[in-house]
Amino acid sequence: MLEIISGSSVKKLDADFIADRGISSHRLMENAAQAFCGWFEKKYHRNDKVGIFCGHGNNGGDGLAIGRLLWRKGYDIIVFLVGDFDRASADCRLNRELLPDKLPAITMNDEDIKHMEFDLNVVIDAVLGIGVNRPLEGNILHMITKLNGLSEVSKVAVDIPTGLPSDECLKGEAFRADVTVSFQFPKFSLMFPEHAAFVGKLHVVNIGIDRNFLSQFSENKFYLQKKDVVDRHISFSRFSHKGDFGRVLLAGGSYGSMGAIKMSAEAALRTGSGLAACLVPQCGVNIIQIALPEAQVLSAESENNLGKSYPQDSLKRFDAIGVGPGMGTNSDAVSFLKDFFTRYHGPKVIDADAINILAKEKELLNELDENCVLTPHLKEFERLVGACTNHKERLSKSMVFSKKYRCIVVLKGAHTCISFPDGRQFFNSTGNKHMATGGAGDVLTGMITSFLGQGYSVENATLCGVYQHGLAGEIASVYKKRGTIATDIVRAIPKSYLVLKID
Ligand SMILES: NC(=O)C1=CN([C@@H]2O[C@H](COP(=O)(O)OP(=O)(O)OC[C@H]3O[C@@H](n4cnc5c(N)ncnc54)[C@H](O)[C@@H]3O)[C@@H](O)[C@H]2O)[C@@H](O)CC1
Ligand SMILES: Nc1ncnc2c1ncn2[C@@H]1O[C@H](COP(=O)(O)OP(=O)(O)O)[C@@H](O)[C@H]1O
Ligand SMILES: [K+]
Repeated sequence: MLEIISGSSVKKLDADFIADRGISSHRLMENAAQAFCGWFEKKYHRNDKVGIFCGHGNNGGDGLAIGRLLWRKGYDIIVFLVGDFDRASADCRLNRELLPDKLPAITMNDEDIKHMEFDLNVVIDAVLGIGVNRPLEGNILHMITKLNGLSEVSKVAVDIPTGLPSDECLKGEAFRADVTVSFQFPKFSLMFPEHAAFVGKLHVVNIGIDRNFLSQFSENKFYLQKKDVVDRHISFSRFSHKGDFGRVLLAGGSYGSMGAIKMSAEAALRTGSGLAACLVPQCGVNIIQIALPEAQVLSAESENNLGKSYPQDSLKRFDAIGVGPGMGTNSDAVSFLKDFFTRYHGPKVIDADAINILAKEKELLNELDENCVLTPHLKEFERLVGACTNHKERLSKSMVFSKKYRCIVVLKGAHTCISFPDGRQFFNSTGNKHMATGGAGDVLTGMITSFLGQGYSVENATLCGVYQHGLAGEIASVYKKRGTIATDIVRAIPKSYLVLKID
């Protein structure tokens, strides 16, 4: 698993790695530059006019090395030096000396920054990296503001956009990248939604520091990638029958919100459940039977919301239950949830209105079973724990919540964060903005519930569910883009298995 390490530990990590491997720091910088160029060559054409803006630290050193390597490969490169090069780091200095004489390198003073017109197709930002220790000001601020104002230019940040602190929320301005190419692991602050406009798309390149080495610096934060989930899947045999694939129940729905539970159940079936049933109020029975003939339907006695009277004895038939989508929060729904918590202690996913009820009826939190999975989006989470001033605070509160109630918290959004009671946090790498559409969360509930029902451990069900849900969203939106809707994500689940090569 790929560790996410704080910026303050990176210096020590680099130093230890260099000592351990007997290589020079220059070699490591060269590896980083080569890894960047490997990515760059796949994206940009040699006709592009590329400006590389370099500072005087090691990020600038990376930029200078990138300039040299791309120039040698025939790219049209201009290097702009921004910063105090009398104080340049040793590797930055060395890479400046290594610049070929014919490669144009222009030192930028404040007047140049004000007046220079840039004729570029691509801007590479290597002014500051994780060494930033104060808000941008002066020369650098003017340069970054000017670069941010350039239109029709592709903007790429090296390691981290200039100005963005690696582990904190941004104060002031930063480079607004279209793509950030981060070295070895994504820096923590690249996971914060506040920084979306600065990070752009995120790409991580390997610079040769192996995972075992990184794990010595573990801070219990991980970036969840394909290789982390593939082996967590259960294989089924040729003789498997539908019982092996699990029976799951999705409980929720209310008058006007029946689609939510239908989508959860359909997602569970598409994820492979042997049997999916819906528990809905009376008004939902016909709807579900018509909309999803593959699902069984259990009905509560009440007309419009789930209530206290429902087929309670049936609960024990199910290997896992997802509760909450479309359920409503009125008194009937509250009494249903209270009763449900006392009766069902198997694997379960608690989502949407079930979370909203927990937020209103805090004493119910004490009824949460160990290892249940809660899947709040940011607003639902804040209803649960109170307002947060920024994402860093939210992440830390989700860890506290997970430890306190011994449950798994799936804090949804871009880079969904999964917190486990033992202190680990996983940040998802799949998904995109086209998943920000009504019902996408209901699909996730169905998927995690399905994996739980198939016999996955709660850890594996959650990690596989979150990763594959994002993957299905990516597949669904390839052509549909912002026209993607939640049922498209459901329909893309089978293809996500093909991508993962799991049958
Ligand atoms: N393992 C890794 O992750 C590697 C990291 N490398 C690169 O090294 C970078 C870190 O290098 P450094 O530690 O030299 O840090 P930077 O390159 O970010 O620059 C630090 C310098 O900028 C100054 N500075 C900080 N904030 C400033 C501000 N707001 N305005 C003006 N000056 C400011 C500091 O006083 C210091 O002199 C990484 O981001 C990455 O690009 C690579 O070279 C190799 C390996
Ligand atoms: N910008 C984004 N990038 C990646 N995933 C996203 C993004 N926006 C939303 N998602 C995912 O889509 C789902 C939305 O869930 P949620 O907000 O509960 O929707 P709903 O309540 O409508 O079902 C979550 O799993 C979330 O992680
Ligand atoms: K940078």
